Amino acid sequence: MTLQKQLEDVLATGDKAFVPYIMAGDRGIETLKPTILKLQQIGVSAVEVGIPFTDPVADGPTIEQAGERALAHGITLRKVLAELTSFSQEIHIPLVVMTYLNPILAYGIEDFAKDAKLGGVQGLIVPDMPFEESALLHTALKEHGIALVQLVSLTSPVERIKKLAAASEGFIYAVTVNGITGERVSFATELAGHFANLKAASNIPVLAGFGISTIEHVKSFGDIADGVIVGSKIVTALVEQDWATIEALVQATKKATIN
Ligand SMILES: O=P(O)(O)OC[C@@H](O)[C@@H](O)c1c[nH]c2ccccc12
Repeated sequence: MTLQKQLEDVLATGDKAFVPYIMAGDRGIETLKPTILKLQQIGVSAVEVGIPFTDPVADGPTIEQAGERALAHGITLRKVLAELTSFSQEIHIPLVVMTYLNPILAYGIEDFAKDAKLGGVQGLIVPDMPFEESALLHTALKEHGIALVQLVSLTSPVERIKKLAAASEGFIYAVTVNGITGERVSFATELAGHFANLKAASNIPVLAGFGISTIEHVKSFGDIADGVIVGSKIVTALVEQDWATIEALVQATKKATIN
């Protein structure tokens, strides 16, 4: 089943989607399997699996430091895909890999797409790949049924928003702030109109991400989006093994208002 369809099935139950971001191999590659299995068990809709990178330009300190820890554990894209493949039979939720472009190019686009598929990967986010260049990856991804998710920023002009929304696969990643990843206290007040434009420009799910870190945040984005992506807050909670915080966010998101 495709990433889009699996998310739509979640939404069809009346729940909103909750997608945690994890840094693969933060605390070692052997923690990847138990982490994903436990997230699946507590009812997340998909998992965004981050690959550590030496120059993570879109990331704030929490994810940057998680990446440094993972790199110190020797984590590479190849190791992550091999590890995912070893337990892919046990995973029933979609996995979306988030990596910068360079590790994919070093791996080889064809080989990457093939191995990602073997690992159960259904979607890909590449924040430093210009939209105009996405054809570079698209052919190989398409062949292996992997959706290429587009990020839409708040500052994109309307015409560009329309173009990105129409081209995005799986879901639209609606970035909620200007700047880098990391927990925020509050958001701009005029976001509802932006999300309404995105919904109008496409018929795939629209997920909000960047800065989302509290119960109040997930509830308010549940009002205007199809779900949320939570990174930095989850990365910190996983380091502390604070599963209560993660479960509370998942539950609050699911119950968020349906438009
Ligand atoms: O950490 P935050 O603010 O909750 O944001 C989500 C985010 O971490 C995750 O989706 C992500 C991590 N690194 C990225 C780089 C670009 C886009 C998205 C990401």
